[in-house]
Amino acid sequence: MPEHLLIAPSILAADFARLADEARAVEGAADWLHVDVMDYHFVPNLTIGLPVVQSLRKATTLPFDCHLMIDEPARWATAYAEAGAYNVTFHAEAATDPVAIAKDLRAAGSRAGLAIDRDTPVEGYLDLLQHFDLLLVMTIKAGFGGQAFLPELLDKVRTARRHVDTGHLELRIEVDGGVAEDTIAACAEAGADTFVAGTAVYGADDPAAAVRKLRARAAAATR
Ligand SMILES: O=C(CO)[C@H](O)[C@H](O)COP(=O)(O)O
Ligand SMILES: [Fe+2]
Repeated sequence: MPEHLLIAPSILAADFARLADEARAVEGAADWLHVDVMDYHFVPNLTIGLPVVQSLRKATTLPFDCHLMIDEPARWATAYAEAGAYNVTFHAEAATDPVAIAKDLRAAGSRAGLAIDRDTPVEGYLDLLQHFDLLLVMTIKAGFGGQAFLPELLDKVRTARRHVDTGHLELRIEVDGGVAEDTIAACAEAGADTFVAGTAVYGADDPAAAVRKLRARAAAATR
């Protein structure tokens, strides 16, 4: 288990008219800024794309954790790396050759993440994880923020954690969807080390304080 637990607030729950301010509101408290890119095809929702990511990159010091919920990730993913994303995660369900995309992402200067949606078993992807820096396990159905956390999906985190630890892989295991003060401990106990939280951070009066509370809960659960 990596020693450092990372908290990545999702700007999906932020005020899109004030994205730069919303990003800066969690600087110093958060580790990464989670940027949800949705294309209205892979998921039935539409958010932001490359031009907004390029502009926002100049507005904050936080590393970007881009979560691409898009069709044809092979066509678009490296552009997010070139825009300065620290990590670019794409969905296994949308990719025909995930390992090739991971190699392209690393060559373009970012880390590579593989995401699996609610209905996708993890077992078929375990052997690919050696080519990735991060596995994102959705803890909801991808597409919308503010949904209820699905605890049964943590079995995938447990399976991935066993695989990572026995294989001594350097891979972060990230959970995304419904992560909040009352659910983050279960995620950490299951073996997640990286936590995306949208509503729990940007729905709070003080987003930075909310990040600190989440981190404390996750740390307490892994002690
Ligand atoms: O990828 C996502 C949705 O597909 C978001 O990152 C996720 O929904 C975070 O929002 P919340 O914490 O409100 O569930
Ligand atoms: Fe996300």
